[in-house]
Amino acid sequence: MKHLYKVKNLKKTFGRGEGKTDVLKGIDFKIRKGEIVTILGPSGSGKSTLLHILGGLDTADDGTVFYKGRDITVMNKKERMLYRRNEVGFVFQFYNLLGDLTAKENIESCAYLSGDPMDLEEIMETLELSEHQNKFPRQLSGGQQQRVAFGRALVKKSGVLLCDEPTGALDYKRAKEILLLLERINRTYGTTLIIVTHNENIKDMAHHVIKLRDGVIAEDYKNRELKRAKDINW
Ligand SMILES: Nc1ncnc2c1ncn2[C@@H]1O[C@H](COP(=O)(O)OP(=O)(O)OP(=O)(O)O)[C@@H](O)[C@H]1O
Repeated sequence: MKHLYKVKNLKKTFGRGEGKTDVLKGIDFKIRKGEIVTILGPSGSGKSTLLHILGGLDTADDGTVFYKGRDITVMNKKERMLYRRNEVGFVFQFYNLLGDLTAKENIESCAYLSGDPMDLEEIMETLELSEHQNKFPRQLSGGQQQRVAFGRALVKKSGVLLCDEPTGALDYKRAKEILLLLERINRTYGTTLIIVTHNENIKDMAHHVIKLRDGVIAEDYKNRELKRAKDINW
């Protein structure tokens, strides 16, 4: 399977009449398995809308989105729910951790979603959470909380991680830690990463860069040489 996603003529409009906004106006692209992809573009250009459709959180008005050869735009609610549950890991800005569960239990509670989850010890180690595993979210730093959120997304062996502004609310040091973590996840597990961001610098560590402008693709290219996450500065 060369391409994980094949998107064709994707369209999405919000509202009607005078309040109508054509957010995606016919978008085409392909994403290969194992790629780090950044989706860039000005505020309001449709980045999050696109990410939500790729993740089965929202539906398209027109066009097709093939994931591993299956068109997710024709799935019914139940099929979409299974697609989200079995295939996609979400890392959005609000970490959605369960306050009454420890770091480890937060991750464990997502493991049951998969018949073949990742080894919990391994994931705690990869995310450098081993020594914090018995702490509750309120006892963790922002960066540690976000690593738990990554753990929740990863433990079910998602084929793809969708990240909406993963460094958005973080200071430089923490944002850098997240970039290192994203790189490690991609290299260790071969996970495809689709990252919506305002941080243009992240594009240098991505295999594939997609830029949206006014609901169409303004640029779509592959980087010949990748920067390592440690060398991304801003
Ligand atoms: N549920 C909704 N109902 C109506 N309009 C919406 C809805 N979701 C998004 N929009 C509109 O669609 C447009 C694109 O929004 P989207 O969040 O996809 O942009 P974005 O590129 O991610 O922006 P930002 O960088 O500011 O997060 C915006 O004009 C937004 O107001």
